[in-house]
Amino acid sequence: MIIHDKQFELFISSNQIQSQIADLAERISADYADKCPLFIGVLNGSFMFASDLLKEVNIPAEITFIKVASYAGMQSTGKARELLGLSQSVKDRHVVVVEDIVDSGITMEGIIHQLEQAGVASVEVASLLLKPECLQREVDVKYVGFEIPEKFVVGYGLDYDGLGRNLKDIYQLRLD
Ligand SMILES: O=P(O)(O)OC[C@H]1O[C@H](OP(=O)(O)OP(=O)(O)O)[C@H](O)[C@@H]1O
Ligand code: HPA
Repeated sequence: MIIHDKQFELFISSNQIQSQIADLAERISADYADKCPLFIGVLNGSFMFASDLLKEVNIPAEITFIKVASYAGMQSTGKARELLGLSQSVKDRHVVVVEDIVDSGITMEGIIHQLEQAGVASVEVASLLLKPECLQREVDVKYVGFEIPEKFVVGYGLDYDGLGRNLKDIYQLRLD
């Protein structure tokens, strides 16, 4: 499949994604059974994962979304980014940050730092994808769907310059 100028190939199917999400939701539901967690999805990329994950979470829970400034093309800008749109209080809440991908970890480090400053009772991360080889920050991702290699991916919320978010499978950049 071609997106903009690049060739991508199927990497993780929709069925694999949904099965992994069911497992994550079961673990999270058990861990937070008596905590009424606040899930915070990070827009735009997490919209599909947050939606499918929360449908499988079977305990009382709240969901809200935040945005951080954007990441153009295929490279991280390397700067910690501002957290926008957190309208409700997170003080004393058990928060689960929901992300499509933790790559360098710079975005997540910034988000966790700002939530801790705001007085959360606890914060953990649920990320569908994690690129362990790319981590430049010490970020503990408790709930990981798939650990993947360094290659750029699109689909299921993830974009390449704005395109590909609506794909229900995940595709990997073809290097040839
Ligand atoms: O670990 P990092 O290297 O910081 O990269 C991860 C971040 O990059 C992507 O977001 P992006 O800024 O592209 O915005 P988007 O969610 O709107 O696509 C992704 O959704 C994460 O938020
Ligand atoms: N694909 C899309 N967006 C991203 C990626 C990726 O591999 N890493 C960080 N943001």
